[in-house]
Amino acid sequence: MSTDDATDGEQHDEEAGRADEPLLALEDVEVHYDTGTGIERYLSDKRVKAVDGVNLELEENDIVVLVGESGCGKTTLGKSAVGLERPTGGAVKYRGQDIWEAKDHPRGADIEFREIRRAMQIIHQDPANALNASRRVRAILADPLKKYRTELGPQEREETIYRYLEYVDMTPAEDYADRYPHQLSGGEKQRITLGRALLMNPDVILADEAISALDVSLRVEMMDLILDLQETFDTSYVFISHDLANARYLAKRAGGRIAIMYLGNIVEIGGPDEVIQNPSHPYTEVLRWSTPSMDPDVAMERIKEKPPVRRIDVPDPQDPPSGCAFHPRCTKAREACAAEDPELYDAEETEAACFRALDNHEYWSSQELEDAEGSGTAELGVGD
Ligand SMILES: Nc1ncnc2c1ncn2[C@@H]1O[C@H](COP(=O)(O)OP(=O)(O)OP(=O)(O)O)[C@@H](O)[C@H]1O
Repeated sequence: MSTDDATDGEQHDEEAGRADEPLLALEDVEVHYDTGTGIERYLSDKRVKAVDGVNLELEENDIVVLVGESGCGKTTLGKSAVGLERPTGGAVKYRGQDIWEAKDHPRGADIEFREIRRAMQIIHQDPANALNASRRVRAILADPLKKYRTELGPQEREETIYRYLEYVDMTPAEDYADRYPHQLSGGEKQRITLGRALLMNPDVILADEAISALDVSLRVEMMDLILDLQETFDTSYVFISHDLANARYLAKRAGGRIAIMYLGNIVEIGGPDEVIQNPSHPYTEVLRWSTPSMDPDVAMERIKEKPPVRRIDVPDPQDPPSGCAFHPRCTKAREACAAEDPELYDAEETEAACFRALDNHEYWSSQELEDAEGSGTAELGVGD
């Protein structure tokens, strides 16, 4: 990081104050969507519980990778975490400041909403949609500087743009600055969106499937670039990935955590080796089982095996099961699982929302659930 860029970071941290508070805290966050239209909304209490009571903290220079099947609420949770989606319940706090309180009651806020917006950025899956096709890279990158770095004159702005293009390995920077998005490859476009996010000197970046659209051969390169720059800029990341192998790579290199989501909740969280090698939640085992193996012998064995689920189908998010939402699919479910919703408990090496993590729980004395029909080869929607 250049001295200028480093100084900016320090200034923002000082402005934000509150050293004793976590950088980001999600407290019992819920995002429930009303479904139906018109009068139906009032007559029906059906709602999609996209996120349903999530607690999560993010420290400075931290990484959490959210993993789970399609529709489990990863994007909704990620957007809530960076202030792009207003929760219908609970709170999201940036350095102790409730984000939505700062928006609704600016006078009482310790940190302005505008400052919070700057501090939280997003990189989308599809960089082509995120970049204005009719503007050159130079103009695209000048926008955030004009908005948030008003002290910079045209010359300094140009130098800053070149410097950030170099950070994201786009050299010669002058050449790339003159291009339009259609003159860039997919990987180059994603580098521009990363550079643009970093220009805001953010504390947190939400990277929503930011590498999924890239060629497999470019994914590791992009992950490495993001992780190198994470060290340079001390940025925290919430990554969203449907791919457990990528999640492991990201979390392991950065010393971060993997959070496994299922139907609106985090069901297991911990270090990458712990979550993947010694999971305590039966759903994490399912994800691990469904991740394709590079080892042909393991792959052949998997084909012969039955998936470790009792049912293949994911329940309707408008009508989630009682108790533990995973219990109808869980091979270890007992009656206690249908009656009560587990919290995250300290498990062997992770935190897991499963009664089996507790030595003294009525789970152990309750009846096993009868086997459900429908076991077979599951299409679980994770992995490539
Ligand atoms: N604006 C909305 N209105 C109603 N339902 C929504 C809305 N946005 C998301 N949902 C629903 O909320 C649930 C969670 O969606 P979300 O996009 O967060 O999941 P996801 O895990 O990111 O999925 P994917 O991996 O497919 O992107 C899904 O059932 C989805 O259909």
